[in-house]
Amino acid sequence: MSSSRSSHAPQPREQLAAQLAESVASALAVDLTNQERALLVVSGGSTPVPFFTRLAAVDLPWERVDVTLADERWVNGEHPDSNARLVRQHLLQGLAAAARFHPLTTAHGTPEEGAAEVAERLAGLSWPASAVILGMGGDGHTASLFPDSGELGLALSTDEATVAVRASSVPQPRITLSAGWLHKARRHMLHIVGDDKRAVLARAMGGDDVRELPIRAFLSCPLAVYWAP
Ligand SMILES: O=C1O[C@H](COP(=O)(O)O)[C@@H](O)[C@H](O)[C@H]1O
Repeated sequence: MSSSRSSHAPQPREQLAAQLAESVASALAVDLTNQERALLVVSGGSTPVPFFTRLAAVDLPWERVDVTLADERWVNGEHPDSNARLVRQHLLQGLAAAARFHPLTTAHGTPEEGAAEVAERLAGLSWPASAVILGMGGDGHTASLFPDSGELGLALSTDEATVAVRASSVPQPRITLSAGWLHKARRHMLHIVGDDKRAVLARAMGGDDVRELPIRAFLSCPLAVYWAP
């Protein structure tokens, strides 16, 4: 009896995605009562897919919503590693297809060449964002603020919107929103799953060296943590 009940129970990661989608949708709805357009900044990687699917199904005035990314791999928009591709496939669907998406890449060959054009694009959006949804890697990186990147110090300190990033831990060059611009939001949420990431977050909360675990740059935003096993 109890086993058949549990087989119908929502999976924790699905439940988490639904709760995050509900919070983000309500943030957008509230902000859209006070302003013409609202901005949502999302992360890529594997974790956000169920969140995107849930959010895409919410009835909102999506035509007044701008969506951009916290970071991107410098690859074309059809590449399997493209965060823009992920957003197009899973978030900009159904009702949410009416949202306006602002990718972080250009036709330039490198992020160093394209970063200024992307920064100009971002400057035209409605900051502060309604919400910035961060992810986190097992090394404590968030967006593309990597502990092993030579550009980490710049990304943590610059007033510019974007920084071109290279890190030996990842295959492609990247572009990231700087920490300063990621801070320009009314709400910050961290979406992570699994015991490994819980342990990394616990370690981050126990110290203050941002260069060791860059997620520390956002721990006092305040940051709402959405975690499931
Ligand atoms: O490289 C990245 O990784 C993090 C986390 O990714 P996940 O696959 O473990 O969910 C992500 O937040 C970041 O945006 C992405 O570019």
